[in-house]
Amino acid sequence: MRYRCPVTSDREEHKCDRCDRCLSVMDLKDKVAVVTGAAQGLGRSFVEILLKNGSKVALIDVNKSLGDELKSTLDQEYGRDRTEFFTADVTSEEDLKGALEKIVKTFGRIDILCNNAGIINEKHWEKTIAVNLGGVVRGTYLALEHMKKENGGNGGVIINISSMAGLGPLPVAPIYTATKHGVVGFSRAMAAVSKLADYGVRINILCPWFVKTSLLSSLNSEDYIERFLPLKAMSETMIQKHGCLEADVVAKAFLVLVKDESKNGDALMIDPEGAVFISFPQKAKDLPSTPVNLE
Ligand SMILES: NC(=O)C1=CN([C@@H]2O[C@H](COP(=O)(O)OP(=O)(O)OC[C@H]3O[C@@H](n4cnc5c(N)ncnc54)[C@H](O)[C@@H]3O)[C@@H](O)[C@H]2O)C=CC1
Ligand SMILES: CC/C=C\CC(=O)/C=C/C=C\C=C\C=C\[C@@H](O)[C@@H](O)C/C=C\CCC(=O)O
Repeated sequence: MRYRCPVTSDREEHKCDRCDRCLSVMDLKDKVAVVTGAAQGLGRSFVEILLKNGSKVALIDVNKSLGDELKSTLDQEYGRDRTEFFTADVTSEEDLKGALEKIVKTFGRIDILCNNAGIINEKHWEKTIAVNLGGVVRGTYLALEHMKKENGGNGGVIINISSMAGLGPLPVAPIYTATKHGVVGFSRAMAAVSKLADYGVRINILCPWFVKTSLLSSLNSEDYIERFLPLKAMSETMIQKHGCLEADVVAKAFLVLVKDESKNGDALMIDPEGAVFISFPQKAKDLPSTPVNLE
């Protein structure tokens, strides 16, 4: 049954600020958000939906020219004071620490972080681990120092971008799959830490199906997929069969994870059929299982 507000009888999202739903929705107006890998693709869509909802957004990307170009486009639409672009590589502690410090100096605080930067490179697999998993760990640890209540921060929310390949294997990219499973495990554990230590920061995970961005072109190149290139037809069949998401649709799912204050340690999966929260059992022992006789 669809939700109906007991105060206003509204069926859609609204702002009575009196019903349970409004009281547990984060108001994004004047919040300060940080997005990594923000210059294009999904990162850009996350930046735009945050701006449309009233936040100020700090864009981080290793690609300076694309970042500068996006910053001037956004200046025209939203005004110069709503965004700032910082060049940084998420694999560099010095870069990312420096960028976050500059962001706090510029905007005064951090309320929202989206660890989005990611690559596919099965040939240089150490780099894939460093960006996709190392970058998420680094971003989370560094941002928590500014966000957690015990350090004088205001709390907030961190969204780590995984993939449906973080929930089940994508054979064309085993290392990519491993990093995305790592993002899910790390984020769930850190969400539990945050709750136990009362950081005031929610940590959630977004797991999209294939999305139309430049990342997808890596699938066609031996430079990136290397020994798994013969398996690329499998991914192409998956895309032909189910379709490919648009980035702005994924951004709507991202927004749910940002705003819903009841979500912490939750993973939202989105594919062409829609978005669903994944149910993980509380304990590993509650996973579906088959007994094995060791005698
Ligand atoms: N496109 C897809 O089908 C899906 C993508 N994802 C994930 O979404 C995230 C974004 O991917 P897309 O937008 O598709 O990719 P994209 O290639 O369009 O954009 C990625 C951005 O990240 C930046 N970046 C890469 N390495 C970086 C680094 N070391 N430091 C800072 N910035 C860096 C790039 O310069 C680029 O601007 C990734 O984590 C990806 O794994 C998840 C599921 C599906
Ligand atoms: C190489 C990566 C390209 C793009 C980035 C990305 O993260 C894309 C992920 C897209 C989908 C991943 C789906 C993974 C699903 C697993 O659960 C598989 O085990 C499912 C297996 C077969 C599905 C066959 C079908 O549905 O047709």
